[in-house]
Amino acid sequence: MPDMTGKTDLHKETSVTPESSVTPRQTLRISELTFRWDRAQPGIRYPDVTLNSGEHLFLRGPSGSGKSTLLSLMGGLIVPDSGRLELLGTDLAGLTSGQRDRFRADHMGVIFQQFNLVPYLSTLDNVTLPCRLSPKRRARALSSPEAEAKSLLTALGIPQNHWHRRVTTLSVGQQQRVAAARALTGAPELILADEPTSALDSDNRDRFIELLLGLAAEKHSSVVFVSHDKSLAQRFNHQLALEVTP
Ligand SMILES: Nc1ncnc2c1ncn2[C@@H]1O[C@H](COP(=O)(O)OP(=O)(O)OP(=O)(O)O)[C@@H](O)[C@H]1O
Repeated sequence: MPDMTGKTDLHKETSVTPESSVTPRQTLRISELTFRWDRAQPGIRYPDVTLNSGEHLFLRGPSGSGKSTLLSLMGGLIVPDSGRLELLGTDLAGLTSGQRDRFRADHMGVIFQQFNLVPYLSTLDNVTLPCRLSPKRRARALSSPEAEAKSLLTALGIPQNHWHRRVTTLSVGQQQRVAAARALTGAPELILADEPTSALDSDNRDRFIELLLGLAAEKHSSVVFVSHDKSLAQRFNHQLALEVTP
């Protein structure tokens, strides 16, 4: 069982046994990270976190505690005021904004509340998009981006007669699974999921998380999953509980 207080549990993976000469590959490492949106507000100070390849992290905390801000920092959309955030050993703050865009396309899949699917594209074209934007993702896809997209859509239960339809004709729950397929395609090292289950009932939510974590494990992708719902925490290797800065 994970430690329900979160913070101590996050450090357990750093305790590699002395005999071990192999350090697991680190997907994410955060140390002494702070960020402030504007000078009138107190800064947000984040606990240190290390996430190894294939591990998943549940990120929770009350509204305004900085969960979405942390995902934006991980996604390289904003850069920290101080401290370090390394992804796959790269300090994102040391990259130009164009390099961060490329890094995101090559190494990250994102599932947001609004799914951010391209409304005028078909279901299949939405899922193959990351491989069209990133040669690295394309190289990691199964035999072809289309074959991988079909395999993921099948695993996620999207009927074949929906694959060539405009994605906006699918139900909300189906669009959410298409967003998950798109995030997983080309086996990115990190998947960022921001409240992706907020619109689902508890059965569909549980099934979605099971599928997401199962498919991520197959692809050795790490997952950072944000939710208000504490009851989901036990499914994840690690959890981080944020608090609102006074
Ligand atoms: N674009 C922005 N400009 C200015 N301040 C912002 C911006 N986004 C977030 N903030 C502020 O940063 C703090 C953390 O917000 P954030 O959205 O990261 O919290 P959250 O934990 O994701 O909240 P919620 O659960 O409500 O989505 C809040 O005080 C918020 O007002």
